[in-house]
Amino acid sequence: MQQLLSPTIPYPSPLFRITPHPFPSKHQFSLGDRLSFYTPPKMASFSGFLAKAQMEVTAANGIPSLMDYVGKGGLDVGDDLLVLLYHIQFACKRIAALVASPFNSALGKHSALTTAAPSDRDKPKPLDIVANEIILSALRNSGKVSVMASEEDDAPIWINDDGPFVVVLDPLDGSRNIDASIPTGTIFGIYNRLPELDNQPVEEKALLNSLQSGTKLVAAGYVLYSSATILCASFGSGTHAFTLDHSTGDFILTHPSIRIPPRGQIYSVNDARYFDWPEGLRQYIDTVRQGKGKYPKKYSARYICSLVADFHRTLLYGGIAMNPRDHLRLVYEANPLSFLAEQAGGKGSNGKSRILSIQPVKLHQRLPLFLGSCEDIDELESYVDVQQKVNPGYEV
Ligand SMILES: O=P(O)(O)OC[C@H]1O[C@](O)(COP(=O)(O)O)[C@@H](O)[C@@H]1O
Repeated sequence: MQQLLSPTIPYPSPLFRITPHPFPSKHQFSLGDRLSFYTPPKMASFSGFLAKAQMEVTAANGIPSLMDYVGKGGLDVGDDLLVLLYHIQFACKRIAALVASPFNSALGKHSALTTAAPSDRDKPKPLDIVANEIILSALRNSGKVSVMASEEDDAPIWINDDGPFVVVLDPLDGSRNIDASIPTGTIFGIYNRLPELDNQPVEEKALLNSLQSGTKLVAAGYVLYSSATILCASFGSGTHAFTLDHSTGDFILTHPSIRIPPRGQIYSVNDARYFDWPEGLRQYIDTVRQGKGKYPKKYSARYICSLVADFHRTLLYGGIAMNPRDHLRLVYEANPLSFLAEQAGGKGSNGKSRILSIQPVKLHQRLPLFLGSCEDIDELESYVDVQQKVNPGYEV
């Protein structure tokens, strides 16, 4: 038992699997369905099976699951995107289990069961690296992805010439919070592969496909790993959130067609940076916290320092989630979250203009980010000088 629980067990080990079976391959999925993919039923067509499965699930509990909601009879995002989404949500369930596991790298380190120092070879990998590997494996298995660009990798990874989609992602944002079990999240954006680049060298087409403007996003989403695991996504027709039901393993529709309140009463920022802020931003925050802004109520501050969690709260309650310095990444964070904000009736801004209209020029490009309620973002932008230029590289 002692040996079984030792953190020297390499990642990912059988102990860390949340499912008793290996990751489903694209072949399994094309025959089966999320309801019973471990023992795939023999069905003539994917669509036929899915339609039948949808009827069963919906009749069983009256609440659609993620796959019901986006499949035929629902948003009908198309079979290719449906298969890709299936694999992404499966990967995120594995990440959710890892983040919550007593055997993850952070908690294991402090465990009383740590008797011997693990050798370098056996040392558990940081969870953001493990999360990256889990998602890469899921995207490969989907058969639907040509290139993956991840915040964790220096360059995009070319996966499959025929994959219709390009996926950009931050596999585990807020990972600095993990040691304290504070919420973290996965962020992803999905573009169509650009066929006009097909004959370019691999490195070039991988990069240019990944540098598409946010206006070209086909879908985007995040998964919040918190007291509940929530997958929130948009396919260009509203923003919808699904909560993981641990009893069935399904993401269940809990927040259809989210609308960000046009005005909130919460600002979310690391205000220890106050003295590095430009005058406009200081004035804005001073004004709203005193209740002297256009909305005559005193604002409250909430800052988790975990982008997905801060954004999720803003999506539901309104207000602004911001990071005014060049820190968050346009491709992996700002674009997908701005897409979700806009689809929910809110805004994503760099303090001067719309995020989605910025053409990325570098894969890891950073920028100031302001997300939230339309009226709050408009008011903030009216202070003009809100982008923090002083960026000394903070230690904490
Ligand atoms: O240090 P700051 O400026 O408060 O930044 C915090 C932000 O950085 C993040 O931790 C992301 O940083 P990384 O991309 O370096 O992981 C966000 O989750 C969080 O919102």
